[in-house]
Amino acid sequence: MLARTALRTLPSTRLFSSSASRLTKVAVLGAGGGIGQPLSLLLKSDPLVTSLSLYDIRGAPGVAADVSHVDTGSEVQGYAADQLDQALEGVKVVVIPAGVPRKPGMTRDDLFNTNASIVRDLAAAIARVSPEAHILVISNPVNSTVPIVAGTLEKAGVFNPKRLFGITTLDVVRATRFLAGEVDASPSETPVTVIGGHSGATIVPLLSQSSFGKKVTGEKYEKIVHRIQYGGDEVVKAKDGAGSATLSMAYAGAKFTNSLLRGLNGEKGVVTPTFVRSPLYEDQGIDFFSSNVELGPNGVEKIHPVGNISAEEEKLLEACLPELKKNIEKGKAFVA
Ligand SMILES: NC(=O)C1=CN([C@@H]2O[C@H](COP(=O)(O)OP(=O)(O)OC[C@H]3O[C@@H](n4cnc5c(N)ncnc54)[C@H](O)[C@@H]3O)[C@@H](O)[C@H]2O)C=CC1
Ligand SMILES: O=C([O-])CC(=O)C(=O)O
Repeated sequence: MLARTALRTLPSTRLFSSSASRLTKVAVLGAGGGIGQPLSLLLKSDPLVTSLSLYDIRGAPGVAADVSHVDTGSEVQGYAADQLDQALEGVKVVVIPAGVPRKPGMTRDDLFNTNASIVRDLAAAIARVSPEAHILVISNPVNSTVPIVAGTLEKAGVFNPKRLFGITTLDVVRATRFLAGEVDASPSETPVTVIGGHSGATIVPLLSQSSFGKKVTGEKYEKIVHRIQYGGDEVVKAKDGAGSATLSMAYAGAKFTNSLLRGLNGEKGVVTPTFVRSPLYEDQGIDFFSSNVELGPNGVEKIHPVGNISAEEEKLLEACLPELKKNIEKGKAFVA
């Protein structure tokens, strides 16, 4: 009881919050990978996850055996390459970090040729076995893989835009952390809304909407925006050929999953940016966009407008939209 009360009163940058409980089975597809392993561990620690289903084309049973010894309430089952359908049975939420990561010198779009078909095939299996599941896409390029999942579900006649999410939480986590460092405050005081998509110029941080962020101007502003947009490159470079962000991504993925589960459980006011089917720029032919989204019992409850933004942010958005449109169209063309 004490632990529960304590959990509720932690500041908003904490990883987990638990306000209600319901039976929730979560699957991780790509659970043997750099993101999949720590993500599985973090989900095992989330009190809102009651059952974990771990799938990969290699290594998931081993990860499951390991993680299953952690002394939290959830059950864990691992599935081998030929057991995808079993892994998806009865799942409420599917998180997808399957696919190849970048090496130095590559863009996220360079991953398209490999990851597009991986994501399409996993989406086809979800459509067949667990069509009601909420799908959280981590695999890059997110700006294209989310439309691929949507198109695949649409073809199968089971697409529900309220249940498909591109995970842009790492951009929010980075923006929040970098701003806290810049203004010497606690990250709990410096949450930043990040809109657009998830790659370079399509990542648009709205620092003007933060009381701390709007004080950052001039060269410092240019630098922090660049660091938020290209934070992924910083990690790719430092890992020097060994991949891209895995630990911070696992944290971000677990954080978003917990937000979704809280919304599904009926908690009110759970709002976070995520890349969803969105009406905000539909008139410009851009039908997927990340902005603040309220999560609720059906998944997407309400898509918030972008709100007031500065002249600099208007410019960032102008640079974002055409590139985002191209990325979305590339994903759609792949499944057409
Ligand atoms: N959305 C975001 O903010 C971020 C996305 N990413 C992306 O996440 C993806 C995974 O990254 P890492 O975990 O570092 O890569 P990794 O190579 O360490 O792991 C990927 C895993 O996917 C598995 N896999 C491949 N094909 C599969 C299939 N058909 N079904 C199930 N599993 C399959 C592999 O066996 C491997 O275990 C990459 O595309 C990366 O770019 C990475 C960081 C942040
Ligand atoms: O940079 C990458 O390729 C991985 C990623 O999406 C990120 O770290 O934001």
